[in-house]
Amino acid sequence: MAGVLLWVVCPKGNATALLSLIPRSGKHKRCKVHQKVKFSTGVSAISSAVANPARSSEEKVYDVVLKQAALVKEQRGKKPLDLGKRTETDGFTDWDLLNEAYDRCGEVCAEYAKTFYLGTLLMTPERRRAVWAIYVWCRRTDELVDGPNASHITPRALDRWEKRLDDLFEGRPYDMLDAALSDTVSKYPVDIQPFKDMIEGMRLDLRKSRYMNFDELYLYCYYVAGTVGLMSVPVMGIAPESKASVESVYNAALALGIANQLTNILRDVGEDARRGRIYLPQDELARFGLSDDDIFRGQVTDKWRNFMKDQIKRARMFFDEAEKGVSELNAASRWPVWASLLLYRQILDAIEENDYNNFSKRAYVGKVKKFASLPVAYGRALMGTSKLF
Ligand SMILES: CC(C)=CCC/C(C)=C/CC/C(C)=C/CC/C(C)=C/[C@@H]1[C@@H](COP(=O)(O)OP(=O)(O)O)[C@]1(C)CC/C=C(\C)CC/C=C(\C)CCC=C(C)C
Ligand SMILES: [Mn+2]
Repeated sequence: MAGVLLWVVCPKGNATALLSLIPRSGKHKRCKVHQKVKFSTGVSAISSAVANPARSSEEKVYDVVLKQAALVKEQRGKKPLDLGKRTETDGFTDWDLLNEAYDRCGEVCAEYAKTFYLGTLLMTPERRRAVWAIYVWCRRTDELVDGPNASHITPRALDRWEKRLDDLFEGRPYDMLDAALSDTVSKYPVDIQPFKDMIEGMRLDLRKSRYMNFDELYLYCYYVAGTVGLMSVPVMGIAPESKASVESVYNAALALGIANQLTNILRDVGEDARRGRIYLPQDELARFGLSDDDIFRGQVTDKWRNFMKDQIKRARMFFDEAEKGVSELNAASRWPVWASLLLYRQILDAIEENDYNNFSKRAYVGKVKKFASLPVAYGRALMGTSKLF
């Protein structure tokens, strides 16, 4: 696949950097359905994880959900957001550059995620470009450990990327694409924690290639994909007529990220194994009489089929959990979410159709099925908010 090469110009014009965004050739993988545990604290998952390592990953992650939900509720009490209107004090050039920065984000998004990009076109222009800005930051973060320069990426480089993140949240973007996100986070109630946690997921990928149990894998999936759900909902918005609690919507968003990542992991078992990586719970493999060697050998046996059936069932439970939340989103934001949910979930069907050979056969959703899902997604998006959940 052709790569995208972008000149990234610093908004102040004093720095240029060449950003190479090349479609990932190798993959790195990034997650028991939320037990709907409710906790009273709103402290950061990370600090509490260190303070109390005995807590489960789901408990730690739920703290981040509560924190993000609290931020959204706080925002609801304020006057409506001024979404992207030009103010008297804006300099013309800055305004133009910002529009250009968002347009670039749209181009990157169109290049990397066509279906998703088309879906965003149904959103309001302000929300659309904000989702693009988030998408681009996630893509760039992923590229650090999954892209062409991945072998040069060190924990220090990730620390520098995190410093850039802090700066852009404080209104000091480093380049044009950062400037778009900086503008987005100044307008929507987006918390920095999920962004920092995604970087933490990339750190994990540098030092860890085995997951002892599902609790460890869940945390990884949260870091690299659940975070995306938490970042996106403040921008996509919850329907004003929704009766669901903000926390339940964020929980569903988190579930979709986890479901997507689990699916991604199950699709790419062989590819990951060739890179020495096994993103599967070691204790569950052992329970099915399997070991790392079986993965490296890549033989589809009955043991493997049974193991896979169990993993697929769990991923589907996360998709089911996510479904409950989609109808609670703003009407214009539902379609791309339904589309991505339906398309990604079909990868699980494709693994079954391949008789669980995910060692040497890539499960993919064919064009016909893909296009058939789009009107289905649209139909679901038209349905109103569901009952309370
Ligand atoms: C509408 C919609 C889907 C919005 C999300 C837009 C967005 C900001 C996407 C960023 C995705 C991204 C680049 C993440 C970086 C890490 C990564 C690559 C994760 C994997 C995605 C799949 O990508 P791919 O197949 O290309 O993977 P490889 O790089 O090839 O390995 C992930 C599997 C996770 C992506 C996670 C989501 C899209 C979460 C979606 C959840 C929501 C949008 C919340 C919806 C709300 C409710 C209430 C359900
Ligand atoms: Mn990747």
